[in-house]
Amino acid sequence: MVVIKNLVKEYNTGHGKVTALKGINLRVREGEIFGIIGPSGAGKSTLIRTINLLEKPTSGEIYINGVRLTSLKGKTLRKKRQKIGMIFQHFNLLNSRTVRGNISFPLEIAGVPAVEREERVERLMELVGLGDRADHYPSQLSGGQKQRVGIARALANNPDLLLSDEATSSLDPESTESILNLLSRIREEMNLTIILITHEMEVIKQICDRVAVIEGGKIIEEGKVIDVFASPQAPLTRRFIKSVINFDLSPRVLEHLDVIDKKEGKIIRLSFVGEKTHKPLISSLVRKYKIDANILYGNVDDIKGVPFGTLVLKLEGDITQIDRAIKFLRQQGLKVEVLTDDRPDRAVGQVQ
Ligand SMILES: Nc1ncnc2c1ncn2[C@@H]1O[C@H](COP(=O)(O)OP(=O)(O)OP(=O)(O)O)[C@@H](O)[C@H]1O
Repeated sequence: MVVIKNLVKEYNTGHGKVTALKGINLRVREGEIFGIIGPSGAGKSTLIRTINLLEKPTSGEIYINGVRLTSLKGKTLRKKRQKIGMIFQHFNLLNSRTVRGNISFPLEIAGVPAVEREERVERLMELVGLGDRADHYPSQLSGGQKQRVGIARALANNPDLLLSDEATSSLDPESTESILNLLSRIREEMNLTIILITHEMEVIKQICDRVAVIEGGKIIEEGKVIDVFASPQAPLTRRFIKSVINFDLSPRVLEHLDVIDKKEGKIIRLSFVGEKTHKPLISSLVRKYKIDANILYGNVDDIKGVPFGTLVLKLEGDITQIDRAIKFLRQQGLKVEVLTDDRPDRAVGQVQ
């Protein structure tokens, strides 16, 4: 649906040139919610603003439904851009207009006749749950309600694509949750494609299908959200995931690590995704290899309905049997990290 090829964006500042995007390549599929996460200054805003050409790329191409946006000009470009909605962190509402007036605004610009306009505005207010706030001004609304107006306004011209620029960053956790639920619902109901940027992994975890991690103007990691959570590759990705899933070893586990005799046992961390969480793997491990397995830590999380778990086990017995047991677990598709092997960073070590 959206294809970004070798996108480069340079800004000329008083202090020289800043390259905000250094050759971005991305493909976003129709109907998916695609998240782009990165730290401050990584290039997220620049990237999302170049997708609808609010920011002109220095080089590279952007295709939307096969149309090369970067080669369009004037009226054709304006028409195409009407099919791309955008929502913002600070809502960008017109304070002198009511809820109804704000939502109506893009329809007025597009030249939609008054009767059709009014009908569409009513429908949009219902869709975002603001039917009873039609005549309120932005100053009379909460942050979450303001963002609902922003969403309704962005949907006014029936876009195929919705761009979200940190849309929940100024909201409290409760409003964030309700806005994310609303975005999920309108994606289903309107078959929208959504690209969102955020610096919060929780947002990615809650609603995105796929995620790209951006750092220093480059995409450093990309994949299905569940895969990236289960097996993050880049240190930055692991740091982001740590903010929602605790990878640190508890003091109890660290104590065991300090005292275990490596000739008689190993401590391992298992990560498992999906239906593997239901299999009685540990008991079959104990029976099959005649070793002891002591659970030191366990946690099961949920990523968009898919269970995702971590288990720290102390395996004791014949060391050859323990190695065979670890091989068996890996053959079952589990990610196994041997914590008793000498590693520079055990706390956030990469899962093998
Ligand atoms: N209009 C501009 N003029 C000059 N430099 C800019 C401009 N906009 C962004 N930059 C620079 O480009 C780089 C990327 O900025 P951008 O705002 O895209 O990052 P970001 O990931 O969205 O950060 P944040 O989360 O803090 O908003 C930064 O070094 C920034 O200083």
